[in-house]
Amino acid sequence: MTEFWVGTSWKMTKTLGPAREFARGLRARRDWPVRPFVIPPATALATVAAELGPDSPVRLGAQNAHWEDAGAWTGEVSVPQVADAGATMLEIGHSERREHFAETDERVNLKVHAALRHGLLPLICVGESAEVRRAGGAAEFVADQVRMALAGVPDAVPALIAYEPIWAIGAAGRPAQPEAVAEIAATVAAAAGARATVLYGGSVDLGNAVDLALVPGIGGLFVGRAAWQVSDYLSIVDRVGERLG
Ligand SMILES: O=C(CO)COP(=O)(O)O
Repeated sequence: MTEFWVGTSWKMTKTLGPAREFARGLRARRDWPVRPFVIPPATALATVAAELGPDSPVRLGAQNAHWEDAGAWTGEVSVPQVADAGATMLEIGHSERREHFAETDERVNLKVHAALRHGLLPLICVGESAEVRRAGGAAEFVADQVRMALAGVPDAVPALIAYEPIWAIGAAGRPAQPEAVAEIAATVAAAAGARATVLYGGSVDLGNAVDLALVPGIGGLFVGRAAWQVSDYLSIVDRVGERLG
């Protein structure tokens, strides 16, 4: 297995039946040429964990958790709760959450600390809007997001940083060019130091995965729509694994 990460977030898709089916497809897989991870909705975490079994090489993540451990926060889930359901990593600060759910840089930082308090690996999402990129401020914007997310976190603590430019995400998005990704990967490394592994996300698919995986400074791919079928996810894993292995 290379150290290269390839994972998918299901966002708000899949009820338990399809979640179980996806997890069975993962469990059936014996050899992994990359480090796999899957990030189901909170409702499916325990089911996917049970299907994967206790020693699965597939790392399980939660899409979100509150920064407090417990309390009167109706509708929220805590880090201890998602950890109890089987998550060992926590996605924080996805642009959809920043845009729609008031996930500010301050809250991202609180959630990073909450994840680390409970031994979960933070997967911190950063990325600029189209306006910021057009104005020439992408690198500086992302560096600021990274610095704010990691404020107060000791240098030696590992973290994954997913660079997901907002304009690249989703059905209306277009994948970033490798040169732009390389520039930001270097920027993130400078802002976060050696503890950070930089992933790229935003319209990754089978056709562009290898080009994006080969970008200098990129240590993983974070895939949405193109990996929501387990066979498609495994095709991306294989194609990237063949080229990196
Ligand atoms: O947001 C993403 C992963 O978190 C990327 O989504 P898409 O691959 O569907 O553009």
